[in-house]
Amino acid sequence: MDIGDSVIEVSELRRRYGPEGDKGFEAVRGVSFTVARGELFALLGTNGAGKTSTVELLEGLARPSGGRVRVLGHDPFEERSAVRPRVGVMLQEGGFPSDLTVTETVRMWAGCTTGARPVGEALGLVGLVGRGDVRIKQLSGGERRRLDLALALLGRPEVLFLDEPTTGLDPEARHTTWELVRRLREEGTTVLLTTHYLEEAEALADRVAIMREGRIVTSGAPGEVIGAYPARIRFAMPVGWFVGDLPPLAELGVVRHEETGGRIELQTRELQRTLTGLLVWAREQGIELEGLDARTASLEEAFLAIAGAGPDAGAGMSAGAATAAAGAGARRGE
Ligand SMILES: Nc1ncnc2c1ncn2[C@@H]1O[C@H](COP(=O)(O)OP(=O)(O)OP(=O)(O)O)[C@@H](O)[C@H]1O
Repeated sequence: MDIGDSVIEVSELRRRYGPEGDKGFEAVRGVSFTVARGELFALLGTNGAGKTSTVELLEGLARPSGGRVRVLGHDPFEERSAVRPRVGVMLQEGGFPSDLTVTETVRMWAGCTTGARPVGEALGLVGLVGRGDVRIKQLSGGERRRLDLALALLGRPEVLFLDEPTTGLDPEARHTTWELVRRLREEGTTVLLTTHYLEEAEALADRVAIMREGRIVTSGAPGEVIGAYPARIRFAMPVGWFVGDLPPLAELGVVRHEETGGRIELQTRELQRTLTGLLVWAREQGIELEGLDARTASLEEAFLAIAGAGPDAGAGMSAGAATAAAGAGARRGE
């Protein structure tokens, strides 16, 4: 695998719906990125940020209104026949005839796919063995999603586009899908993923790009994106002790602190130094810091900060909370 070999190249990409001017809407506003062979690249963003509009251009489903896209060296819209057989696509909404069974659907799809996997193998990949005789209309939402994925994998694609592949899956099915995506990536498949589950991007992606209002506002390895945001230490002081009793916070490397309902939160870019200083001080004083909890920022916190809200606004979840938070400006420019 030559990691320098770009499989997807996107440069100054634009997509406008409708006419120029106020009557139209530009959903993608000059997006650029590359994805190397064997890499897993995740496109993140709030609802309406332009992820699907971008991915559809990469899939060759529409012609860009500006900029350039290359997939496997070809223009996916103009040279569809060169690109399509080498690419697997899982759209947000798969549309199947609802009276067909699962096996009939896979067979029908296989008939249009060169070098298709056997039906049993495709169903085995996504855990649908034993559901072959079930009609599409009787499948659960999660099972349909898994069937979508099986169809995207049918032709053993070199490049896989996964648009929100685990939406509607229960936690177990989501983790099984992650394992499958990891395995495909290890086998050399290049994957472009959009997701609202930030832990999914953190678990799977080599690189992420966060979109907002049609632009990429931050990109990099998850660790790089997260690294731009401070770690946090939380604890409560014992009765009779106050935040003012702590050693000078700046000397501990604390960049921000808050006290809410007796719980103290320190933010730091040097977690080890701050934590060591704090613990040494507590031992010297002979006190215990109650409920002590120290951790680095998560991709979710970085995402929420980029979307314009405080990290706490999204504690526990990504998509819905992040959407609600997406009012103010991004902190980091492209
Ligand atoms: N066919 C269309 N005509 C006009 N506007 C559209 C059309 N399709 C999408 N849009 C608008 O383009 C913007 C980007 O939509 P897009 O579906 O690409 O966002 P997204 O990031 O994929 O969102 P989500 O996370 O909700 O799927 C939205 O404001 C949407 O309303």
